[in-house]
Amino acid sequence: MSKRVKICGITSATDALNACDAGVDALGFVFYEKSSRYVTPEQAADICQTLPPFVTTVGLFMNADQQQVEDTLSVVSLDLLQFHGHETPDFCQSFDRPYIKAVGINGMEDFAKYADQYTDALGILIDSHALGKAGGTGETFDWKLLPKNYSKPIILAGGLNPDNVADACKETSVYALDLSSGVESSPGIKSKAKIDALMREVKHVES
Ligand SMILES: O=C(O)c1ccccc1NCC(=O)[C@H](O)[C@H](O)COP(=O)(O)O
Repeated sequence: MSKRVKICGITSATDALNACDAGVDALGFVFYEKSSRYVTPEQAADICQTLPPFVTTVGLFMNADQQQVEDTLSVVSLDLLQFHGHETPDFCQSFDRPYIKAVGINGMEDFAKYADQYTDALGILIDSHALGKAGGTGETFDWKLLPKNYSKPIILAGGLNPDNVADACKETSVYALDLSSGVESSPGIKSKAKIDALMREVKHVES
C-alpha cells in the first residue's frame, strides 16, 4: 500500500495547492508561535477554504493550553490534531477530534511504554528531537530504532527529503511520512519543485 504523505508547516494557499496538485494526502498547520512556520487560526482558515476535497487538514500544537486549542478550533475546523509536546492522553482526547501524538525517538528508553498511554490516538508520529527543537529539525534519526508491528499506525518524521524518501519507503514499514524542512526553499516557504520531486520518488518506489 502506498505510504501516505503529510507536509507540515504550510503557510500559504499557493504552497497548499501545490502540495495538493502533487498528490500530498495531508497538510499540517503549525499553531506553535515560536516556530518559523507559525500561522494564526485565521490564516489557516483562509488557506483551508481554498483546498479541494479529500485532503486531510492537521493542526499542530505543542504544550498549548485548553483554551488555545479550543479558540483555534472555533476559527478553523481541522480534521485532525497533532500534539507535539508533553500533552497528557486526557488532554489530547478532550477536543472531540481524532489526534496523533508525536514522540521524539532520541533518548526514548521504552517507546511502547510511552506510546501505549495514548490509547485513543489515531497514530503515533515518531520524530527527531534536536537540542531545544521538538520538531521541524530537518534531521533524520536511525530508522532501525522504529518499532516493529506496533498496534497503531506509525508516522515517520525527521529530515525526510526528495533524496532520502525512497530509502525511507524501502527500509521502513511505517504507515505514513511527515516532513517540512526537506521541501522548503526557506523556513516556512515550500518549494513546488521539491514537493513534486518528493512525491515522484514516493510514487515510483511504491509502484
Ligand atoms: O515544523 C516546525 O517548525 C515545528 C516546531 C515545533 C514542533 C513541531 C514542528 N513541526 C512538526 C512536524 O510535524 C514536522 O513536520 C516534523 O517535525 C518534521 O520536520 P522536518 O524534520 O523539518 O521534516
